Amino acid sequence: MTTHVETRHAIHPDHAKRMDTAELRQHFLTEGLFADAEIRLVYTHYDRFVLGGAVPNGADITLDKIEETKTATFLERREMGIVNIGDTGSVTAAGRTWEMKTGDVLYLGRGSGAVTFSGMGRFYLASCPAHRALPCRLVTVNEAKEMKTGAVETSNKRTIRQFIHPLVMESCQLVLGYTTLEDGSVWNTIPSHVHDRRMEAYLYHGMAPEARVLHLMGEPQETRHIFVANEQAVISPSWSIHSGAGIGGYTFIWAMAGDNVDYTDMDFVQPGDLR
Ligand SMILES: O=C[C@H](O)[C@@H](O)CC(=O)C(=O)O
Ligand SMILES: [Zn+2]
Repeated sequence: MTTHVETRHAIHPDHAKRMDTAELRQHFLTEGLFADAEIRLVYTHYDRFVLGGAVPNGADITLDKIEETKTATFLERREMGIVNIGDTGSVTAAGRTWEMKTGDVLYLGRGSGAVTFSGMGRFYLASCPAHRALPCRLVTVNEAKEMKTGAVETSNKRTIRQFIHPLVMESCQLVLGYTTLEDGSVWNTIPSHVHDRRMEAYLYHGMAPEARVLHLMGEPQETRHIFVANEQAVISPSWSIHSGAGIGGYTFIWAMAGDNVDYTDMDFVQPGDLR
């Protein structure tokens, strides 16, 4: 097995607005996170949030130590959320093994040690620094807090499922869940918002191979777009909106780290104020 880590530096909004398409993709889009028998991570300098993919493909693969953190184990001073977007698999850490079905989310607290991924799971990883050790917990789809929002008339009817969220369980910085669009609805996160206190990342999945999401980013009065394919993620700095419209159905995993874990801490931007 191999572990691959790529570093992404933090970008100032004045720099971002001068970028061309290739530069925007290079800094804010992550492609190829999921590869058989590999762990691929993107270490960002946005709140030191790390996102990645682990695909055991029937074997065992382990995330233990990476050079970037210069700690004895990756989770020595971090917490992590794991979402299984594949078939049933399992995760072993801190002397326990959790079976994870499609859509289940596992929270690993600080100091959980090496993490081994097994079975046919396709695991999306989101990790950030943690100031204390909190208990590990598997949150199944049924245990998540479900929120219906949007409307058919505005083409944004969707279900938001909150997993690592104060209403469900305690974490240090990490807030994570996923949102699924209803058939015929295309828009996520409309009205758009920013939250200067937190960064965010979106992993789009459940898409047809030829489908794309037109992801909108940038400061509200200086928007840009990125065409995103299945299982690609977009990193959203705190100054950026994060909304999108899909050609076909999709789900996206949202994960955030920063100064608070208040999901409702959003500064909304109405469509009429976007440029
Ligand atoms: O800060 C919160 C995040 O951007 C997402 O949870 C928004 C979202 O899933 C949606 O509106 O569809
Ligand atoms: Zn947000």
